[in-house]
Amino acid sequence: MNLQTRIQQHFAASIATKQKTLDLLQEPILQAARLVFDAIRQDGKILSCGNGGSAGDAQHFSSEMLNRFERERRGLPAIALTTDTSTLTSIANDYHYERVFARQIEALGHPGDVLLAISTSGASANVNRAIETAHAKGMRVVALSGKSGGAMKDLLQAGDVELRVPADSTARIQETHLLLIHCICDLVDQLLLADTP
Ligand SMILES: O=C(CO)[C@@H](O)[C@H](O)[C@H](O)[C@H](O)COP(=O)(O)O
Ligand SMILES: [Zn+2]
Repeated sequence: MNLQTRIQQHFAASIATKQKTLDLLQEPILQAARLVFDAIRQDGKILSCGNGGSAGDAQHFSSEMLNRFERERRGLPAIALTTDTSTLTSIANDYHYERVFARQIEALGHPGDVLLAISTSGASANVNRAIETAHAKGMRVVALSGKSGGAMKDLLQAGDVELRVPADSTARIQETHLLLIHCICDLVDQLLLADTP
């Protein structure tokens, strides 16, 4: 096995996935950023969730909102629902793992807030329950997914934005999700700058 060839294949596949995603999703990426920006401008907040690598992405996003992305600005309201192990373990223990995000949204979500729901397969039940609960709370959803879109794609409603990466490899989808998140952060900063008197 030539390990150097494998490295080259990983890079080539990642670059190709990102190019395909750009070709397919430029307009929905802009819509997602506008949804996030509009929520913030109207004093809403962004809740984010996902499992495994996508939990890391949910936290990556919220930290860039709460602290900052690339330019100096005020901190923006965002909460990753993946970080409080006391809350996560008690909900999973007392109810079901499916409810770990949904129950937090029941408590924290308000109309006008946005849920950033991240799943490479669109099949994670706890993320999909979170989407249903967000809708019940009057929130809109930005869904980062991949593969076939899974059950997640059928839960989305008018006013939500689906960013489905056209790939089947979990790793390639995750790499592209991070790029999408950075695009959204940058566009939100640009929109905020343009909105500042
Ligand atoms: O990071 C990886 C694989 O690259 C894993 O931790 C992965 O995120 C986990 O298997 C997740 O449970 C997958 O969930 P999902 O993306 O299908 O919703
Ligand atoms: Zn991973």
